[in-house]
Amino acid sequence: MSLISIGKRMPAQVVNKDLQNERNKCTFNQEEFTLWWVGGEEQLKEKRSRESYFESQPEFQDKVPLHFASHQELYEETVRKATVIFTKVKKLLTEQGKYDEKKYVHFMEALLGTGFIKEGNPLGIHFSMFIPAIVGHASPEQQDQYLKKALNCEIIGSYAQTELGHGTFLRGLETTATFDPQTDEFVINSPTLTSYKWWPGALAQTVNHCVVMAQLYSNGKCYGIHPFMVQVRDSDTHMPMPGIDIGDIGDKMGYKGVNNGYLGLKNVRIPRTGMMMKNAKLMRDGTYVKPSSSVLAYGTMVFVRVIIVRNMAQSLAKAATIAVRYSSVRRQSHINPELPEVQVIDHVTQQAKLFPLVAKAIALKLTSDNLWQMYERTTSDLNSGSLDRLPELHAIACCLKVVSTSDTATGVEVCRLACGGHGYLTCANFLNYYSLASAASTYEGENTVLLLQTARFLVKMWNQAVQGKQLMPTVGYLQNYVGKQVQQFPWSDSVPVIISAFQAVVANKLRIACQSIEKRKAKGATPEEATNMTGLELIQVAEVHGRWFVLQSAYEMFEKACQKASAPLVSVMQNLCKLVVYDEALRIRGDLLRFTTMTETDLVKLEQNYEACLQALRPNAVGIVDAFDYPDFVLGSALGAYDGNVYERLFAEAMKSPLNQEPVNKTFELYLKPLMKSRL
Ligand SMILES: CCCCCCCCCCCCCCCCCCCCCC(=O)SCCNC(=O)CCNC(=O)[C@H](O)C(C)(C)COP(=O)(O)OP(=O)(O)OC[C@H]1O[C@@H](n2cnc3c(N)ncnc32)[C@H](O)[C@@H]1OP(=O)(O)O
Ligand SMILES: Cc1cc2nc3c(=O)[nH]c(=O)nc-3n(C[C@H](O)[C@H](O)[C@H](O)COP(=O)(O)OP(=O)(O)OC[C@H]3O[C@@H](n4cnc5c(N)ncnc54)[C@H](O)[C@@H]3O)c2cc1C
Repeated sequence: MSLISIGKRMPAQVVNKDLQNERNKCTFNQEEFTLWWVGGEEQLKEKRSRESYFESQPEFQDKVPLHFASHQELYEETVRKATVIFTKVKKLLTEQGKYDEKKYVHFMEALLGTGFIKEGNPLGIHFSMFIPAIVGHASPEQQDQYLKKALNCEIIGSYAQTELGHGTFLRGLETTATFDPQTDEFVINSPTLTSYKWWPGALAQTVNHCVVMAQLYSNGKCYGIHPFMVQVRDSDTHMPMPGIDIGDIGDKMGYKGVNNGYLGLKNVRIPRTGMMMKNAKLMRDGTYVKPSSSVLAYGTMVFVRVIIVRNMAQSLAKAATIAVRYSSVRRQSHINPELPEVQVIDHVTQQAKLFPLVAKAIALKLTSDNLWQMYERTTSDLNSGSLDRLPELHAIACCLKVVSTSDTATGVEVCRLACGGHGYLTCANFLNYYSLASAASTYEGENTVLLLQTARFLVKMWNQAVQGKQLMPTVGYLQNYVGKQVQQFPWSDSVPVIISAFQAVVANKLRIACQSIEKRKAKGATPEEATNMTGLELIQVAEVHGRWFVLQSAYEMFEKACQKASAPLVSVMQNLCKLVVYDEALRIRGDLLRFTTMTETDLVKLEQNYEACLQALRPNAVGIVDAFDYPDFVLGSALGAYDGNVYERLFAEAMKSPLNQEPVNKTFELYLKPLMKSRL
């Protein structure tokens, strides 16, 4: 099959000349790149036909952009669109007969990850947390009861964990579920204002069910937080159920379609079997049966942290696509005064803003593939009763969630800045990408808190290494650094050596952090106090460990891809890999000077190599972002459209402003005229 034939969309309008020139310069076969990026011919065909379908649906066309809508109108419109999407696909999900995680995740990526609803999908939480919570926490009988109904949206749910008073410290949650042996029921209560659930997505007006995390009490004893299935609204009328106080928490910086809500429960009774009993159980007489590990109650969060990494890679790739295309169309200033003004992408500083982000987006996507494989292996182990790899998965998922969300949030902002003033317009669509990434830096575990979780694991692993114990694969490298003194790692500018230098930085900083903890304990601090005082060192260690994992994953995956790719594509891939590695290395240059034999001369060489990568990528920049294959309606940006007709599109967007629909606004008569006519 000819590569170009897989349902590729062609632009309807004339393409901007500069953008067309960029495409003519591209040295590699874009379709070959796209096939690699999306995972194969079948995936590409399916993706393009799905996108064409949704693009052609009149139900998806906004007459007036939603950013002009009120809070309520926006919610109502996003619910309408979400139901269009899921009515189309719910048959697919239930047809499988049984839940198949691979297919399910693929479906999620296709329909939630793509961002068909730019402002956030009010049914997103149902698919990304409620259903995974059923899979992770419900017994087989409970899965029979809820899973199929949830998959085909007969019931719609949220995941209600965070409260007004506590989001991070889960042991501090106050909602109670007290077992009543007389009636074989749990009585669920929000005893204080701070115990009100606050934030759960879609909770406000969208869902009728909820997995509620609450402190389990039986026979007067508290057993910690557990998940309970609670019906919050009537299935026919959607009125709140008795004892349920529920509503919207108000407008937010972004995710405006997601309908985040509050929930108070007053003596709400659910059957004992409403407790999700795959892991812990409560018997008829109130006896509590412990799970094999108490952290299994946190399982849904691990799953979501894993998929966030993929979601961030896609968001960054979209933002970079917009900024790279715009930078090729925008002309500003002369480099040679004799020649016309240059495309802004020819300013090296502009290349340094954008090209590393293109490479980073790809590296994050490759990392998410790797992480997903780890997740699958660990869940399969868990299903056969082994918890051995769970701490490792938890630790790596935490720091990767942090690196991916923080780099995407800052990366999108860099893309906005790279588009000058026009980048600040809502129709450029950076606001949506930024607010999604910024929200993800907080939700599913606040980023600093998650780095401390990774650090906790690393400290534990360091101590095990010191004792000569075997370490888990992602931290196996620590074993090479056990010893009393800081070790200078032998620097060279080859990519694999630089990646290993990251290990040296982690190991040496970890050694110093562990020593700091010990010194503080020796001075009388408790272990918790000493750890808190060492917090700054610990979060740095955890972040570099995450960055090492990204580089290692990207390197291995690029190497693998290069074995099959054509020569021109191999050259592009090698350059992208080098760029992301050099960029990350320059970011931690201080640590490299401290913990490796890198000299001033080596550093200058590294900077030169980095600049050479920018130069090498220049002719292919547009080719690469085109090959990400995001259709215009998915990018949703006047600056990033395939045809590059930026100025026409900006004008057309401005014409949609409600303020431009009448020649004179009423404020003239009401306020301006009186001001102008008033005499002192
Ligand atoms: C190829 C395909 C690839 C895939 C592609 C797929 C693409 C699909 C794309 C689709 C697009 C959709 C995008 C997504 C949209 C999502 C929307 C979501 C919206 C947001 C939802 C939310 O926002 S929902 C609430 C989340 N709220 C938190 O996130 C609370 C944080 N707070 C804690 O998580 C705990 O509170 C905290 C701090 C740990 C302390 O907990 P604590 O005090 O109990 O624990 P300690 O620190 O004492 O730790 C005690 C021991 O537990 C260990 N441990 C702790 N956690 C563990 C765990 N999870 N697993 C294992 N082990 C764990 C630890 O490592 C210790 O182990 P050890 O003792 O051995 O050292
Ligand atoms: C858009 C969005 C959607 C959400 N959706 C959901 C949902 O569907 N379901 C749900 O249950 N929740 C949801 N949440 C809530 C979210 O999970 C929490 O807000 C998040 O876990 C952070 O907790 P917090 O708000 O308590 O922050 P806090 O813990 O109060 O954080 C405040 C500051 O304190 C610091 N801090 C706190 N503890 C420590 C510590 N131990 N060590 C060092 N520093 C610390 C943090 O680093 C941060 O700087 C959502 C939040 C957002 C923004």
